[in-house]
Amino acid sequence: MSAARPLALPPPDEARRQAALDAYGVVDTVPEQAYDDIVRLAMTLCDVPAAAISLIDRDRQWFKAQIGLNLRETARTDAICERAIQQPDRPLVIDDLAASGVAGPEALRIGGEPLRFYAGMPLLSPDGRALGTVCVLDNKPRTLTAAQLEGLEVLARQTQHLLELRRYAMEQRRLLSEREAFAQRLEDARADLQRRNDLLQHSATHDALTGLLNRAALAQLRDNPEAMLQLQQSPYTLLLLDVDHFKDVNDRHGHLLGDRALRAVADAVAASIRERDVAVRYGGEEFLILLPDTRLSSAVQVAERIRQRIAAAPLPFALTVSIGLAAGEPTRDWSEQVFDRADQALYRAKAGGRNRVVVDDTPMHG
Ligand SMILES: Nc1nc2c(ncn2[C@@H]2O[C@H](COP(=O)(O)OP(=O)(O)OP(=O)(O)O)[C@@H](O)[C@H]2O)c(=O)[nH]1
Repeated sequence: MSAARPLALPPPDEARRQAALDAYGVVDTVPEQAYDDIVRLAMTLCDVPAAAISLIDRDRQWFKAQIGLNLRETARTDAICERAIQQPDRPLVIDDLAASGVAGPEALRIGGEPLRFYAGMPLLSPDGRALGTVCVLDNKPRTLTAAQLEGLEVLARQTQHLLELRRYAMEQRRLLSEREAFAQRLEDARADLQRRNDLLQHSATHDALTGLLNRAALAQLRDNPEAMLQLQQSPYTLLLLDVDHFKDVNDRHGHLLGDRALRAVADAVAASIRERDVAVRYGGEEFLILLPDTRLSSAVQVAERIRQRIAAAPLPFALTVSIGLAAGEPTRDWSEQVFDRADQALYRAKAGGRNRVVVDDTPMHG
């Protein structure tokens, strides 16, 4: 008996047969009760000491389930099941291997003895590709009855159902994960769009140089009655800040340092106000700061803090600002009147020598 002698040539169209087997993803999986049960039934039905579900995988036969055998797999060249799958439409039955001159795998033993009897019922994919067999084996010659052969055929069909169920479950899992991946991509795209939208919204309402709100944001705020009501619920103060001699800064030190000076002003403002205060770069070197729920006395302290912070800013030249303040009352419209009064105070700060905070002192009526 030569173990290396092929029992039969691989079936024609082997690549498709192998692909059909691969589609089940069953080779090299762990033992499963359902397949073990089929093998046990085959053994009982045929009254033999060994049975297996054998799958022909590339250059080997691998047992998905087996009882009574000493191996989990054999070389394909040794597999009698290889011969069985050459005739997929009927079982291969060899009552006595010794008498028929067919050699089984040499290392395969049943109860310590070599194989003598073999009956294998081919397992087929739905398109007729032979995947392997449900087979029964013995170390003695024997003959199966027609009923036993019929039973073996039923068990092969049940095994095919199990394999189909497995493939269906795999397909469902694949579809599910595809759906999840698609949903994830959709969510990513939505989040990306939201991010871009936020960015767009941010750049539309913020000054690129200083990061403070811009004039468009101020216009949006003034057009939003709810937000305005919120800001004007209690006494508030409006500050107008203008950098002193900024034209000179630009002329002497250049625009780049001029920009740096504007950023230093914005930083000083941002560092001096609360979260709910509103700071706007109103013009080139003009800033508007609205302090809700803040009376003049406290607002003056804020303005002083800003002025001093700017004077102490780490710049290669001295930078000062002038600030005008005006108080707003909840009952009155802030926009024009308060703005004008803050502007007049700012004018007086400039006229008074700059680098100072001036409070509007016009009487509040009319
Ligand atoms: N570097 C820089 N300069 C700006 C920017 N926006 C406006 N400016 C400059 O700011 C200067 C403002 O000058 P003016 O309005 O004459 O006022 P000023 O020189 O600050 O004088 P006073 O306000 O009277 O103290 C102009 O030279 C503008 O070119 C900016 O974004 N960057």
